[in-house]
Amino acid sequence: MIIAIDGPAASGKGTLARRLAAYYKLNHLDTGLTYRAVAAALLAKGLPLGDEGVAIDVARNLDLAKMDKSALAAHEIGEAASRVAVLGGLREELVRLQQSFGNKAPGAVLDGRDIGTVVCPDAKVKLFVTATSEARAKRRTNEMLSKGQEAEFESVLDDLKRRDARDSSRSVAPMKQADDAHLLDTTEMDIETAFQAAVDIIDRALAS
Ligand SMILES: Nc1ncnc2c1ncn2[C@@H]1O[C@H](COP(=O)(O)OP(=O)(O)OP(=O)(O)O)[C@@H](O)[C@H]1O
Ligand SMILES: Nc1ccn([C@@H]2O[C@H](COP(=O)(O)O)[C@@H](O)[C@H]2O)c(=O)n1
Repeated sequence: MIIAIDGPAASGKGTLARRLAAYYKLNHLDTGLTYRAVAAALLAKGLPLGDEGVAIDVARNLDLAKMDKSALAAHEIGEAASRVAVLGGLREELVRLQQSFGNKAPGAVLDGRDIGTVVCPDAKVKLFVTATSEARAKRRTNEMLSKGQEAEFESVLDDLKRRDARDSSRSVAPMKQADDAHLLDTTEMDIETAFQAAVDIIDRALAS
């Protein structure tokens, strides 16, 4: 079984995907990490983010099991990831990798921007998780402050808006809600309430 979760930056889709994977005993892949890993490699080599040849090379050698979430978590890497994510050839490589992860038993929860539309269009259940830009910026600011990083609400808000605009307007696989995805707006929900709402949606879909 595949559960597809998409949504804008800091909407809580990763938190939800991890918990749902544990609850339904499925594998989990945060596909954003694959774009972050490619961006981080380009930055480390001092290469332009538009260098598709090198980006594809990095993608071909990417070991999903070795992606280090905490090393890739930096705000700047998220921004760089969104800039490499416009490269069509790179996306083809990463989508292949993500699909083969999803095809392994017992199935998986994948979260990203194009899971329901491109990576797993036949997923059993699709969720599009969102929240207002302000709620998301507040969550991300608090997250950064709690890790001892500097964060200023207005600047985090501007960054999220810019990244969402780039992700939803690119010509290849733009972020969007799949026609058959369930919308889950978590603006007024805490993590536990959002998880219970997601389980309700999924259980109803599995029973139908
Ligand atoms: N419903 C919620 N209420 C309050 N805080 C939340 C909620 N869901 C997630 N969070 C917190 O918001 C922050 C962002 O969540 P998370 O990393 O899951 O988002 P994301 O959509 O995966 O982000 P990204 O696209 O940047 O990977 C985390 O600190 C998380 O603990
Ligand atoms: N399926 C996906 C996942 C991610 N991206 C791009 O990567 C950036 C970073 O993603 P995070 O989820 O870790 O924040 C994101 O802004 C997208 O540009 C993607 O295109 N498709």
